[in-house]
Amino acid sequence: MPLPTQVSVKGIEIHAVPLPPMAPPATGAQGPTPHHGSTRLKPLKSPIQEGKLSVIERSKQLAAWTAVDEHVLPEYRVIGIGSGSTVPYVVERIVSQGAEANKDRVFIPTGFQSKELIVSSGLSLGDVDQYPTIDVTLDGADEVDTQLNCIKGGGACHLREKVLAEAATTFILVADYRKNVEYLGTNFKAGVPIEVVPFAYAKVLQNLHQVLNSPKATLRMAVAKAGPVVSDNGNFIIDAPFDVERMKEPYKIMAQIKMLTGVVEVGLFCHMARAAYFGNQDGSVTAKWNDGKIQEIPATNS
Ligand SMILES: O=C[C@H](O)[C@H](O)[C@H](O)COP(=O)(O)O
Repeated sequence: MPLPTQVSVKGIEIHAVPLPPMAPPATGAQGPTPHHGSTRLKPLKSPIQEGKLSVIERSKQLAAWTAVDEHVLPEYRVIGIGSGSTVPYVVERIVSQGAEANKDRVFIPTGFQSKELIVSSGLSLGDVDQYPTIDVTLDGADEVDTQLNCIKGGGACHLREKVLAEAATTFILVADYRKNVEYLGTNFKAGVPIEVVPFAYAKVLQNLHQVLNSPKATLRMAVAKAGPVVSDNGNFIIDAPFDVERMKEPYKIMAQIKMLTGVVEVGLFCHMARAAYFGNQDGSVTAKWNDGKIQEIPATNS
């Protein structure tokens, strides 16, 4: 079935537009060979330069589009789609690769939001139990440190997100400039999201307070519903802040939390991402790689 050329996802108009080949990316990039085929897209200036998006939204879009251009290669067939407000731009750019590029692909969601996004974009939906090996997963993050460790789960999706990150041959993060930090917890103060089975939440909270020294750990409460946030898996979410010194060793904290009985998954992703793309306020994109290389991709006016 041909893909629609224009759809609306979460209020964002998505257009499939054939465009001329894009200029080669800045040097120093690693990873898969970038896609320079006929479906390669020119960076669109329309929504950004026409002032339709705020600076933050523009930054998210830039990060997402650049990451898709670099990592969603024509030969890829199984693609993981993450959660959050940056991911619609990932899907937007994938759709823009055209119906031919997407006709034999299957897209694996990390939760309800990305499932809806995939379906409403006319893309084929699969699940990780059918496709336990994924070519590339692209996902947002709440914060990313210099080692590409990140906090995820601000939207309570981190359990499925971690499964899809592990299943992926290449795991890529996309975010705006506010998420690009030296140490986790710099700007994202809510704490480490922790998914717990409901009947164990009080004991996990007590252990976080008394054993792991996170006295402000709290059960996440819903906004438009009485009671706690319930994840797509039927579990509760605890947010546990830790001081900056302890956040300098995220793997250690992650392991300690995960050992608490009743914890299903921890929203700290350590040593998982191959690269993280950050859209900047000036229209440039910073790409950080897991070998420590940093690539500055200038803004384009073309
Ligand atoms: O649970 C939610 C996910 O981990 C999101 O990817 C994360 O919260 C970042 O979302 P956003 O791109 O909206 O900041």
